[in-house]
Amino acid sequence: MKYDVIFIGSGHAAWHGAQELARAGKRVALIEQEKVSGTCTNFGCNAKILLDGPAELLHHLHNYHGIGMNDAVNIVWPELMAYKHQVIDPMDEAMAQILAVDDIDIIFGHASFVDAHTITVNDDTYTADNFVLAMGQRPAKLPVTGTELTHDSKDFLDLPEMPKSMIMIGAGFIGMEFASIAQAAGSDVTIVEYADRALANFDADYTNRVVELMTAKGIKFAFNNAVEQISQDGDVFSVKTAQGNTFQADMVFDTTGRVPNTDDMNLASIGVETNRGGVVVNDHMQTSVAHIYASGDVVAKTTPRLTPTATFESLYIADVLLGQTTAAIAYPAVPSVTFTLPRMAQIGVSTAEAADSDEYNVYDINFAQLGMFASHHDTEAKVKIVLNQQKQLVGAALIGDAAPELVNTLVPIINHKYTKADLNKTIYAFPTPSAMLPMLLANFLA
Ligand SMILES: Cc1cc2nc3c(=O)[nH]c(=O)nc-3n(C[C@H](O)[C@H](O)[C@H](O)COP(=O)(O)OP(=O)(O)OC[C@H]3O[C@@H](n4cnc5c(N)ncnc54)[C@H](O)[C@@H]3O)c2cc1C
Ligand SMILES: NC(=O)c1ccc[n+]([C@@H]2O[C@H](COP(=O)([O-])OP(=O)(O)OC[C@H]3O[C@@H](n4cnc5c(N)ncnc54)[C@H](O)[C@@H]3O)[C@@H](O)[C@H]2O)c1
Repeated sequence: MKYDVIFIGSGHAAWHGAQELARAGKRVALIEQEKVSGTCTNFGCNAKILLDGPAELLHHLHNYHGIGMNDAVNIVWPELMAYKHQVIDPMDEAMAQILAVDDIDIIFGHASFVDAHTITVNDDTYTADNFVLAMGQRPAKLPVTGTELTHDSKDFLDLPEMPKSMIMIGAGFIGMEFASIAQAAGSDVTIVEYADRALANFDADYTNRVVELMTAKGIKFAFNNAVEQISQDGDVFSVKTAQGNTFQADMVFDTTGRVPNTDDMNLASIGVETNRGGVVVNDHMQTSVAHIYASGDVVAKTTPRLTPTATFESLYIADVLLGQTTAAIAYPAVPSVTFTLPRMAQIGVSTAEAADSDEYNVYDINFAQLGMFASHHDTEAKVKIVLNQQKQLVGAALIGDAAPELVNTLVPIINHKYTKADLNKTIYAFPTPSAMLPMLLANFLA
């Protein structure tokens, strides 16, 4: 079978671009070895945020503890898991139906290259003028004794019962977010991390505050501990670290990162360059073989590996293949959120980058103090803004329950270089956190 474009993978790095190409008349196929629409839909963002819902509600109730409410409800995990299956399990088929509307073929199986224009899937051969490598990543497995005893993020998002205790190895996105959910659902959680802090890419003050608040809820942190062995004795699992510490729990999760899916595809033999970070691309998302592009998490890149960046790259590649652009890919400011309780968000130039440069100034906005009435007594809400010498907003770090929505309100302000006059001409619904932030921000802009 011959196609104009074949995407390997069917996640966000693939299907958005596939739709654009198919709607422009191209013959398009997606190859998928697991579930249609990939990690975010089936084993990542969507399932995670659904399971986080009741934990977030409990957290909001806690904001009113002692000033009008008590925490009187509990999470019933098996019911919540049944609800997750009800909502998430049909999503891959629903996505397949949406893709069928544009006559996009979905071929199930593992794709591997025969030559630079041909792949095999289940012994069938397919050719295309262009390919897009969109294979994503899979959970990392620590190279230590007993690694087979650990579970991964997929297992967590499918837990039929919440274990009484668990260990997260790694205080990154997944370890921190899942710890927040598990603690709210009644599990005794320990996080073992080899660095001296959590979430290295987020503002250090805000991350430390999140760690303090998680600790106050009962989550235990062991920083500066590199895991070197996992063992089992009956129902008890032990995690030993190079520093001589041992931690015990009913279940251990390896949340030490993700690795690109570039194996068993003959990429090297057709000349596609890869490294530990994934598939190497130029500034047009082209691999070392000009007609083969790469998109999303599988790309070796410094841009955050997130659903919206995968979507952006997929749409950009479609534009290139349709001849609608010859320009290099240019990312707008990328917002990123960690769904801990409380939340944190980050966009554009970070506070750490700003501290190292004369080009930027950082200002604190004590959002809680001024916006408490609008933000459900969120005493933790704070924002640090990064301005350039022209007093334009170029970045921000946020902490607080409204951080995920608030960071989105900053997207147009950064991308379109809004001035104070632009904000003054804008009307927002009030009283809301998203009206308070631009109102406070206007004081700092040119
Ligand atoms: C637990 C978790 C929570 C997350 N939460 C968030 C969040 O809140 N916000 C956010 O923005 N991002 C989040 N992410 C990250 C987000 O899921 C990814 O950035 C996004 O899914 C990347 O999309 P992709 O299309 O590049 O890869 P994927 O969605 O991983 O899709 C790749 C697909 O390719 C298939 N594949 C691989 N190799 C082959 C092959 N040889 N042949 C055929 N098929 C193949 C795989 O089966 C997979 O379905 C989360 C990730 C995880 C794991
Ligand atoms: N909210 C979101 O946007 C979101 C949520 C979940 C996942 N994701 C995506 O998934 C990716 C993977 O997330 P992740 O949390 O698995 O990885 P991560 O890279 O964010 O964090 C891994 C952590 O494990 C630690 N670690 C590594 N080896 C260790 C060892 N031997 N002992 C102890 N600690 C060790 C690292 O220092 C790091 O802090 C993210 O980078 C992101 O792209 C995004």
